[in-house]
Amino acid sequence: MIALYLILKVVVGAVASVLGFVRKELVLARAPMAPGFVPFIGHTITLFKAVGSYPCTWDLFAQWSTATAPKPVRVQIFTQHCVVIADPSTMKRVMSSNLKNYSKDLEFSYAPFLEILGTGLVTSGGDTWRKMRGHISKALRVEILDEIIAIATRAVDRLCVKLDAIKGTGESIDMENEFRLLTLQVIGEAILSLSPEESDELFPSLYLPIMDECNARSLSPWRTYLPTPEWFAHRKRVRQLDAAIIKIVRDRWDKKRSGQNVPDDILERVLDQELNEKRSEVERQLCYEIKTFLLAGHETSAAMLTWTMHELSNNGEATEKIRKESDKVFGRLKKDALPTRESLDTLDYSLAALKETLRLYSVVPVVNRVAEEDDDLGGVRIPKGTTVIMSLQGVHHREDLWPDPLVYKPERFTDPGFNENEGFKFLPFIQGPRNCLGQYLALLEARVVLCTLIRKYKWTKASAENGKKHTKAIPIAPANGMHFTVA
Ligand code: HEM
Repeated sequence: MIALYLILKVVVGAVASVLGFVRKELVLARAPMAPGFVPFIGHTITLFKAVGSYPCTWDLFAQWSTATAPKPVRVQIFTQHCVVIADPSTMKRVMSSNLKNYSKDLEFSYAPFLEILGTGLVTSGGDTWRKMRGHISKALRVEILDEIIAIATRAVDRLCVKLDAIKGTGESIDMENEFRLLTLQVIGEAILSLSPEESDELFPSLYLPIMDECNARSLSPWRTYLPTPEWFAHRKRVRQLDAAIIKIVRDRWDKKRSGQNVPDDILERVLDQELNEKRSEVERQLCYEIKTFLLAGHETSAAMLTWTMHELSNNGEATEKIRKESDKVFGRLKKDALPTRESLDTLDYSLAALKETLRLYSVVPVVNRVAEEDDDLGGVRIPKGTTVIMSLQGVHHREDLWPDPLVYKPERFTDPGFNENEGFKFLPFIQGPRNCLGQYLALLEARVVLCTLIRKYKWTKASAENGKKHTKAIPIAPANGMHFTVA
């Protein structure tokens, strides 16, 4: 009886899949098709070839979707129907005006990261997301941003000790790696009050290899199932990291409950709102949230800083403007005093330089969603179940929205007539209710770091490979590091 039930279930499931496939084919028939389509397997080969070459996958998505905008362009990966969009009007519909119709793409783009991110903010939906978004937004209110200035200053001062040691010697340093460590230390201290030594002990040995394996699994999904030595090592690291994070949350919970003094950090502010709930559930959820913050908050910020340093090393005029502007803020500080948030807000050109990096490099080049019901995007009917790939890079590189789109021009953002929040054309943090919760933190931290480094040192690129982009992972980082000498 059970066997019959199971067979029926498989047959019904298979028929439903075939009918769903045929329906998507029929509904999407009017959407323009991207080049390189092969019957049955769609664009799989074209996209597979693009991994590891130029133009890479994200470049193809940007080119294809810009060519058909405002209409979406149709792409098929194996049997998965996708459309790629690069138009502000369709972006607005997916990110904001019809947000409820678009859920996170957990089975495709986020799948290799789900064991780490679980029901954390980036990958959750519904009530869990609403509740935690409320709690975490509260925890990130302005006072914690003031703390970020102190935390980022300490982190960049430690980096300056390393730079002082090589200053004028001709020895080079890989700033991509340094920025990754720095942003991890900042986020580790901001969330959990970890010391730099604790961060360096926990993250480079556990967290970074875990993320490397997750990224490798996105391109080689079989790695998830094959019980290789790497598979066992990965599983062990995940367990160790979870245990370390849960211990931190548990200790903090116990201290708060027993009225002991606790540090004022993001964990503390979130826990304050959760103390009446069941401890085991809070521990589990916060473990996901902390790993989500580490992932969302460090590599993206590090990539932004890395590419900004690269562009500035080719642009003496922009570097000089940043130096002059930061002298006005940092040069007037008394010994050991910190800049205020208000004074950092006067660093318009430095902020523009960072934003222009986010536009030009689109460190998160695509963000995916799944249509829950049929919808119209740019005049094309999109059947439910379609993956909608939002090409942020496509929008950021559109000639009609950004003249000379491939030229680095921070001045775009300082033009008095320009409003980046208008018209869904500047989307590094996306827009709408699911926008990036850490954007102010990231830009504040980056201004402290960038201005300090530009004021203190003269940077010379030490490798012709500095500008070469990685084609395999998000966020977009250099392929072979970012090497400089300092004087
Ligand atoms: C330059 C730096 C950053 C960039 C470019 C960036 C970009 C993004 C993007 C594109 C998303 C949307 C992802 C999606 O919907 O699938 C996002 C979401 C998010 N980011 Fe960031 N991010 C940055 C820094 C940070 C930092 C520093 C933090 C934490 C301190 C952070 C925390 C988050 C969180 C929690 C979400 C999920 C929001 C939600 O779904 O409600 N990000 N970010």
